Amino acid sequence: MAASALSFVRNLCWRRICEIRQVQPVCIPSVHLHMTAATMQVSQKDFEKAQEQLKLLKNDPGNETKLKLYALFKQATEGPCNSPKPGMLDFVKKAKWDAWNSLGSLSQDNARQEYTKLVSSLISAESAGKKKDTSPKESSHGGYETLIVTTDNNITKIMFNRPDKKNAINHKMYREIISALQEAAKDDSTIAVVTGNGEYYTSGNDLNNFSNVQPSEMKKVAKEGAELLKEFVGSFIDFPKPLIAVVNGPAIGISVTLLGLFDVVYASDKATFHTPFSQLGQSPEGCSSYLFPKIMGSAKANEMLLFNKKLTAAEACALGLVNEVFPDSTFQKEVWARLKAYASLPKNSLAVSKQLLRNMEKEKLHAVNSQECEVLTERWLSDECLNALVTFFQRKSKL
Ligand SMILES: CCC/C=C/C(=O)SCCNC(=O)CCNC(=O)[C@H](O)C(C)(C)COP(=O)([O-])OP(=O)([O-])OC[C@H]1O[C@@H](n2cnc3c(N)ncnc32)[C@H](O)[C@@H]1OP(=O)([O-])[O-]
Repeated sequence: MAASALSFVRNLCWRRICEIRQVQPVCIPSVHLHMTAATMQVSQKDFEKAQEQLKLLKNDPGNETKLKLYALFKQATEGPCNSPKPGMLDFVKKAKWDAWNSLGSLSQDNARQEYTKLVSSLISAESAGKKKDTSPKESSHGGYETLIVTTDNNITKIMFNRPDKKNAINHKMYREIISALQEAAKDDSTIAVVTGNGEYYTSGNDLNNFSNVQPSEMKKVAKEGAELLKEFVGSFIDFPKPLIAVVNGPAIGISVTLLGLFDVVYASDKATFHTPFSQLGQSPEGCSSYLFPKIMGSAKANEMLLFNKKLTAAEACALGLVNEVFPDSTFQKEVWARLKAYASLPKNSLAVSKQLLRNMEKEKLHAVNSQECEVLTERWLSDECLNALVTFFQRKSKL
């Protein structure tokens, strides 16, 4: 009941509380009851000054502190609580009454002293906080070569950062994305966002991942590549918080197929969505062989995954792969304002809801991922795939 009373109190307006000078809490420890005369030097003037200072506080000190202030104020001005106990369902009044009553026989002098001390500590904490605010709010996660990872406003942003290579995903980036997701799963953020630095979201798998491999090594490299891919896609399947893609530009290959594993996808109108698997002698991954037909229906999924159809952002949105498309000129501003609002929602509620939605399909998704990786291992050893790669490197062919 105390907890629910406090949650009702949470809705009390802080200004109003200040106006009526309702203040403070609960356990004034016994030390206050044994104050010496020397410590009881708070004059009526100091007490009144504290009341004025309290009105200048900018930040809401929280319900517990407000109840403490309320109780001490009442004790200081009226003495011990003698009013009748409010009914159980009058949560706000009852929480205030409980706080005041908990002060027992604390003297009015001591209550004034405690009230003044508490206000002074709140003022000091606020001005210390203001000084701290001058340092950058955004915290940057070091140690990444191919990503920029930051946390700000309860959002962990994972940004592909190889703009001169159109953010192509090399082996290092695959591993770093896995680590960044693991870190984001455990950090204080409420949501995680994946986006690209520069003009591209990402051009997908770095085709150099397959170059410079001796023929005798091909099998081993294909097997290791598939293991890495399986772990990579698995980390998206298992990610426990809401995961949002902010598709700032063209997206190719695996960066498109993975979108089915995001909770929300926002795109600039400059974004395109291209999965040129058959052109590359390869096959779909990222659970797209299962999720794309579910998202957009088989006919449309077939055009994309079999016949390399490139979608505009508007087309991807109409098919349900993208939630919303924004004009490129306002994309960042609009999307980040929205994400900031999402990230202020209750963190645990979002996480359990996300997990509830994902858990229905998790086993199936891992099975699909395994199967797709198995097929790809074979594809990477095929002549069709090798010829496509040779063509890319010979003429730096463009899609
Ligand atoms: C593992 C699971 C299976 C995954 C499947 C997939 O993702 S399938 C999808 C696989 N993805 C593809 O098939 C896409 C292949 N890439 C392309 O078709 C084109 O590069 C483009 C259309 C992305 C951009 O054309 P543009 O004329 O605007 O720019 P530009 O070409 O001058 O590029 C600038 C530099 O970036 C380089 N680079 C870019 N992307 C890649 C890459 N993926 N790889 C390697 N390098 C890449 C490019 O070589 C160049 O390097 P340079 O010469 O400066 O040393």
